[in-house]
Amino acid sequence: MTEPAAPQTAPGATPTAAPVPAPTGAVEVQLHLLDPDLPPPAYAHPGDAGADLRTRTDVVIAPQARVTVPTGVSIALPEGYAAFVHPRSGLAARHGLTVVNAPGTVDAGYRGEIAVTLLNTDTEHPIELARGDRIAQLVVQRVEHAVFVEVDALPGSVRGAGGFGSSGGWAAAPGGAPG
Ligand SMILES: O=c1ccn([C@H]2C[C@H](O)[C@@H](COP(=O)(O)OP(=O)(O)OP(=O)(O)O)O2)c(=O)[nH]1
Repeated sequence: MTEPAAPQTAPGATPTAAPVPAPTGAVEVQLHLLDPDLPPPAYAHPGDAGADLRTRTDVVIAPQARVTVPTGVSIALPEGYAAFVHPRSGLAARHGLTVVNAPGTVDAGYRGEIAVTLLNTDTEHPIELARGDRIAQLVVQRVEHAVFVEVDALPGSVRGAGGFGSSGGWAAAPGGAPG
């Protein structure tokens, strides 16, 4: 039997700096901490778009497995806002850790615990996360609510129906657009 691959620890080291002050005009989001022993979501630097989310449980993610991880955080966003759960680039680049449904959408009306569905894209190494590690980031954004108006024909545009690599480059799929 071969030795199992050593787990990769993906530490989300707790920032030691003082909390980043909120800029003028920052939107207020009500926060309920389901685990008061964990720090609340926080921006690591002024100007950061995402506030870090932490896992409230220890978890080991096997190679190519996915796990839904609780964060201990629930929020009430104002109407007209949504929050998006994005991966952290360092964990993605170093360990292959990503968010399956990136970005996950947290609706303004959602009052449950925010969870993050993580995927270990590495084919060999498990990823070991400890309670309190920073696993993802939450981006709060204003969103429009659309009124969908059915029409018989859409107005023309330069792009037209071109997509899925239509402009060329190395990523152009040989099969072209689906459908
Ligand atoms: O990464 C995520 C994505 C979603 N959610 C929560 C908040 C969101 O408001 C709710 C529903 O998410 P979504 O609409 O993406 O899920 P669905 O599969 O369409 O379920 P539903 O039928 O409940 O809308 O789940 C999270 O906690 N984390």
